Amino acid sequence: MTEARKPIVQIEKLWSTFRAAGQTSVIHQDLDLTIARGELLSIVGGSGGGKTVLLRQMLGLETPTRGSVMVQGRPADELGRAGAASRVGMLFQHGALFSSFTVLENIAFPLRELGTLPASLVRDVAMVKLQMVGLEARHAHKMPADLSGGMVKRVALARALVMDPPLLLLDEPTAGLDPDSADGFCTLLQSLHRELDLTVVMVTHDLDTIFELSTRVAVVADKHVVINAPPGEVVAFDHPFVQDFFRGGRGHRAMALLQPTPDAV
Ligand SMILES: Nc1ncnc2c1ncn2[C@@H]1O[C@H](COP(=O)(O)OP(=O)(O)OP(=O)(O)O)[C@@H](O)[C@H]1O
Repeated sequence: MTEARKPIVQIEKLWSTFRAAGQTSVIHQDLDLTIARGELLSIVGGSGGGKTVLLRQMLGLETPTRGSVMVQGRPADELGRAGAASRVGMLFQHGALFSSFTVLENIAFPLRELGTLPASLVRDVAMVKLQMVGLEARHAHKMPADLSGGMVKRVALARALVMDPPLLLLDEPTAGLDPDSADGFCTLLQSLHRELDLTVVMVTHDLDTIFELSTRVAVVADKHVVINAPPGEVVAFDHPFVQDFFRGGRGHRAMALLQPTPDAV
């Protein structure tokens, strides 16, 4: 298999268990998930179903109880935090910026930590990333407290991409944004996915985001991935969670995005 066709993420027979208050809870049981390069995959599932844990395992922050989580052909937890930013960029749901750093210092942080590049180059790279996420240079020296919610997300995205990772993980990227900011953020993600040849894996409950962006959708239910397929196939899948999630009132509105418009026919 050529490098380009190898999956970027391969999760096999994954078990995740946690022990709390004398009880063991099984979150994932024999979960398999393969993600090909270039996909924009949305992961959906019920609350507490282990979607964030899955992202943390891909990032190498958590080690599976059993089974394997491979990213670019290597165990995800092999590098842990150190060096992970060049392989995987992560936008955490509550990924606050460092409040005492400027926008530019926040974006530059992973590169500065690496300590291999001169300060002037680090600044230049951070400035390029700032513009890449649609923010003007005049915002570079602002403090996070002076930014809107949408701008904070964009700065966090620039920081996640500062080392040009081939894989970007996003946990609820549009949560807490007003509809216009959420739309703008989706458009940005779509163009970065295309232009940077990124593989994007996103956990979201937002049906508009799912249908606008996803090339595939993976549904986590019953402790494993019950389907991983293009959105049109997923909505037709006969599973109680899937039917409930996609076929409710909100689902019908969002599914209209899958239908061709009269002009397009
Ligand atoms: N380090 C941990 N120790 C103990 N329990 C944990 C730990 N991390 C996660 N859990 C538990 O694992 C379960 C899955 O959590 P996770 O945050 O991945 O769910 P989720 O699918 O992302 O949910 P939501 O959609 O509500 O954000 C939860 O019950 C959570 O409390």
